[in-house]
Amino acid sequence: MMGRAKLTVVPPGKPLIGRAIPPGSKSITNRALLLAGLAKGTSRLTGALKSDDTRYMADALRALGVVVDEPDATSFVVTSTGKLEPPAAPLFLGNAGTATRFLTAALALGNGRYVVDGDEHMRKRPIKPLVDALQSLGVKAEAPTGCPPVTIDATGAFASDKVVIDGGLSSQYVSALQMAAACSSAPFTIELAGADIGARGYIDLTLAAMRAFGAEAEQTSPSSWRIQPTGYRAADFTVEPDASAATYLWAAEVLTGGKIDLGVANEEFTQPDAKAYDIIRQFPHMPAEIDGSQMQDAVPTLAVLAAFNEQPVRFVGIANLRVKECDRIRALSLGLNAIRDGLAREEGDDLIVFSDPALAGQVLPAAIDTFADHRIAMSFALAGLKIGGITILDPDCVAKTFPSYWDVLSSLGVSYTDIQ
Ligand SMILES: O=C(O)C1=C[C@@H](OP(=O)(O)O)[C@@H](O)[C@H](O)C1
Ligand SMILES: C=C(OP(=O)(O)O)C(=O)O
Repeated sequence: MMGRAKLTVVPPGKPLIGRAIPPGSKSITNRALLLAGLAKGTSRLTGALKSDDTRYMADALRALGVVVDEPDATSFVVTSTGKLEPPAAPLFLGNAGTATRFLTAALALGNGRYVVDGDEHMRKRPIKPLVDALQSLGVKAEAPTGCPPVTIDATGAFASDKVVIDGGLSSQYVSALQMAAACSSAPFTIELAGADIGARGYIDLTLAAMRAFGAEAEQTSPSSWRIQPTGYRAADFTVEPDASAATYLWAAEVLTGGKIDLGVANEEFTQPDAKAYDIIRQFPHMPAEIDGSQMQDAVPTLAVLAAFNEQPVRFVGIANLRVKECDRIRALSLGLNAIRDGLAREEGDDLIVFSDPALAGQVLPAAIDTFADHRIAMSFALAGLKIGGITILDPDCVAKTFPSYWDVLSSLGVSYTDIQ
């Protein structure tokens, strides 16, 4: 889809009040879609996200011989033989990290040749640690640049019942191997190579989804898991709302002094980004240092909010934001400094936001380069709730995970000008 080139947010000048339910979780939808595709029979997913990332996953499953029906705007009905057949053409997964990483591991237990590819952004996002791990399992997998495309010549089995994986750059490599492991032929052990992975909460999300589709998985030490070779059972599965999407609404609420009913309480979320709620509620007294490692996708929201905080905030533990949809540390610092020079600084892989509550109410025309990154677009829209002249470039990149974002804000009373 050709998106709009830009839009300028008009500060509403009043509290945002109303009901706005975030769409289904991207992370959970793409796990459930894959697991349903690996299960024999028909699975029904409700409350699911329909967005670019889940469309790429659903279309990939279709290309792999799985029937994926969409009876309504939030459901998928998935019917599979449990096998993912080699597709006629390379799988194109856009910039969907979950779809790309999760399928790469699952297809390693397929039969035949599979090529996993993405757009120009995905082709810069590392996948080497996962490919190395698959090679150590005897799988013929190649990613010459260390990023997609990945070519896999699969023979339906792993040559070993244990893998060591470095999840330092992305926890998705670990989740991907965990989901694939239930389809191997013997109890399988996954061990972390490095001291730790980023957001552990995504691993819990993976294990919960696997169990919902009949898998038996247990954590055997702080850095290892054992997965039984059960395969997956078709299931009916409800996807919870997206916690990362919720962060924009929570932030819009505190920034405008409003009241937004999300239809779900913060403590009901099982996703890691729900941890951001406690910090957002402290606004304008957010802490001087925030460790973003366990809520990485909420960092753009928190960083823009921090610009209006009463004291500067240093974000630590965010190094792997440099290998997300774009280099988010750079994009945040560029965007904040476009609003006012000196508002943010990168220090190594930390980001310091020099807060100034007096920004609110000013007109500071700034064109925010989103680098095609949905979270940069959505988080800088928050600045536009308080500052006049904030123009978001390529605003329709929000389609990656929250296609209705601009409409949702508008339903709460936000308007836009200069839409082109
Ligand atoms: O497992 C998941 O669903 C995700 C894990 C995180 O990525 P990394 O593991 O690459 O940090 C997160 O940023 C991404 O949006 C979703
Ligand atoms: C990092 C993200 O996505 P992914 O890795 O799934 O592409 C995100 O949604 O912020």
